[in-house]
Amino acid sequence: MAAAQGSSVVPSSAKVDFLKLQNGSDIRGVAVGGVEGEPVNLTEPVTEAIASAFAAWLLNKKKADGWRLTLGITTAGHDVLQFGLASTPAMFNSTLTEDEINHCPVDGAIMITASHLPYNRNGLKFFTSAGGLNKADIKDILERASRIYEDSSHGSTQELEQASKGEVSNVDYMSIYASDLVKAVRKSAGNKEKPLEGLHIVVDAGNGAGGFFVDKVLKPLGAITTGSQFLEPDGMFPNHIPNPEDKTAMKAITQAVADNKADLGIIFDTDVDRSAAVDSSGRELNRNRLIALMSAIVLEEHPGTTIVTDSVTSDGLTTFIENKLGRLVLCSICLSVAHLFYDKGGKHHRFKRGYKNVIDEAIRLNTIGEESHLAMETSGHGALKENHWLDDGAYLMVKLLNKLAAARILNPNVGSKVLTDLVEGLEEASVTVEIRLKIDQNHADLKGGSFRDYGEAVLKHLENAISKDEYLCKAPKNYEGVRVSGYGGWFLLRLSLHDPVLPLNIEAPSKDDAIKLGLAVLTAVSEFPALDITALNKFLQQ
Ligand SMILES: O=P(O)(O)OC[C@H]1O[C@H](O)[C@H](O)[C@@H](O)[C@@H]1O
Repeated sequence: MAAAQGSSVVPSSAKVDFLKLQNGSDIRGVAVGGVEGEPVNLTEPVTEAIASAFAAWLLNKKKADGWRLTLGITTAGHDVLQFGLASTPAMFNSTLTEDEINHCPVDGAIMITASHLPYNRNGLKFFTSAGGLNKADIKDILERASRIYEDSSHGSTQELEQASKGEVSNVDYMSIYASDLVKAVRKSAGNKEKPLEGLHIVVDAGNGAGGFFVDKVLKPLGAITTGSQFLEPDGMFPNHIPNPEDKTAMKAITQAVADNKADLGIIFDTDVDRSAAVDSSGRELNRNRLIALMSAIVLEEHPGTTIVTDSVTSDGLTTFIENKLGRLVLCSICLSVAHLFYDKGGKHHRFKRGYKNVIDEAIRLNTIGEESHLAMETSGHGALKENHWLDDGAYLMVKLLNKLAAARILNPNVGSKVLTDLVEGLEEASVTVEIRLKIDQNHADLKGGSFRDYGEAVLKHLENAISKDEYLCKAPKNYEGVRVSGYGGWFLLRLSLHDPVLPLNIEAPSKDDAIKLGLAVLTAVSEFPALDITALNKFLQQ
């Protein structure tokens, strides 16, 4: 959230390697100095060049809060709507919203955010009505930005303001976006104005952009929100990292629910594309549990649909989706109540890590005739077909509020138990760990090759070792890394999406079983000296 401001540590004439700023399908860089070994590379002129490049890229496609970012676009001759503080999903939404008075839909949206990354880091995300950009688009924009940067005189803000050809208007887009969320909940409750009246919901925005949910969504729906915390944006994240996967963050919202005797807690990540909840008894509804809950809701609406998830989801989740979410139906031949039976639930398609991978896979399945309505990662990114496949943490929470609002029509005293009951029967492992094994890119054992090749070699070796182990069994269907079942649990070793790291996930019914799984990995990978196995050894010795 720290804006790329006052950060021209790199002289504007210096050569900038723009392609190094690419982080998959968005841009990440260092915007604030002061951290050892992390020189600023996302300066104001660099940001401005990227913004101009995005405008040029958009124009090329032509279907068509940083001030320097805006100038980058207006000097390229485009009009700019400044939304001020906004969430990532709202930015995408503005490319779809029909609102002539507020000049929407916009042709493209660009925002400054690096989600929950440390304060000195910042980034840029881009949207068109087709969704987030892909890797090739980002590369294209960065190459254009590099050329624009080299040709530009890097004028002062004042000079740029004078040269600017486009118009700038301020629009309170978050109010427009939030009013749609409010309408959705009211609709679920038979158009009742205040369907959450009397329900106490606390929000933890972690000093990110999610504070709007209190005043613009929950209060208009009648909810009591006292005890909500960390609603003021602060990129230094003074309270906790806004990340629903983070233990400290979940502890903070759980504590807030307990302290306020609230019915429900809601937590967002910094830019609100991820979320999680806590029920009134303090039970966390995040990771596999949140996917199970969303699957239960989506399968009620779309029986039999395919749920696409990332690769680190549990075996218990598969059983839950496929076997426990079936409906009680009549026999289609005799139509007799004497022949009631449960039909099969949904289909769990465990794909790769990475929210974009998961969403793109669900979209692909639909194009080849396999119906899918939910794509969700354990990180809390979740996207629904009905919401343009946008991963929107606020919309996920609205789906939970819809459920509560509908249940309260029948029983006005109903609380979050309605939600907890939906995940009843989800089997959960007692031990769940993620251990990240670093690859030393400068180690001689890489023999000048890439860390990816090295990681692949480790995985190949592990796969061979497993095939000789009678207690272990390779997952029949797997889309990344090596996933193995054994000792009542499973593990997955895979390459990180971005870093020179092999993350190892283990789930097991007991610590002993988890250790047996961990040892199987250790035995195979210790032949690779460039792989730092300290974290794994530490876990095994605990
Ligand atoms: O592969 P890893 O290093 O575990 O990172 C995986 C994560 O990368 C990014 O942060 C993506 O936005 C997430 O969707 C993904 O889960």
